[in-house]
Amino acid sequence: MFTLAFTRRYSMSHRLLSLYNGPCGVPHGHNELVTVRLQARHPEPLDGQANMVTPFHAAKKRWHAWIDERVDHTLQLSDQDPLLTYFREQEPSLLDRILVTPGDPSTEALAACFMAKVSTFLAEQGGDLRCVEVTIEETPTNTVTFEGDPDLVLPADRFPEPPWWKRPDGSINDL
Ligand SMILES: Nc1nc2c(c(=O)[nH]1)N=C([C@H](O)[C@H](O)COP(=O)(O)OP(=O)(O)OP(=O)(O)O)CN2
Repeated sequence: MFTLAFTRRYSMSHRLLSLYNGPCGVPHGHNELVTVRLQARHPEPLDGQANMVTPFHAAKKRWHAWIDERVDHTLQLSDQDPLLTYFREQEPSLLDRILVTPGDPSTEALAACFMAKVSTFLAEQGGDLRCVEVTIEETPTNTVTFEGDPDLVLPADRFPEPPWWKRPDGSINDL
């Protein structure tokens, strides 16, 4: 079984309300790396010609476009963060650049949302590939890996169905 792994870098900022009295309670930024690991849904032997699961470009193009165009340089907030009220009332033009997670935008929540999102893209591309693991390096010393079903770990009851992470589009929130 082959695994194709693709890594992309993006800048982001967030704050964690659960750590309000510490340094993570104020908005701060990271340059993060996300790696998705993809496998063929129906693995086959190499064909003796191209010898590829699928060309790299075809496998990663849509995902990397979303990371580059929609995730890079976002502010990431909990759906319960009062800063959302500020942006709604004072700077609505920036709402499109705010990625909203159900609860704090921890690296765990982001990894599960990313797993769901990349899976929607792969399904739309025909479903020949599936994502088996998402890894986010938040800092050089902190990394989170997610594998499995994001539905089982993401509390989506405060979001419309389907929430942004389950739609194969550019969305990063449901504001
Ligand atoms: N389980 C989690 N814990 C924490 C998360 C998280 O996403 N999941 N995030 C943070 C903050 O974002 C913080 O900015 C990063 O963590 P921290 O350990 O403070 O990072 P450092 O670079 O300071 O790490 P050191 O190697 O200890 O210097 C906090 N917790």
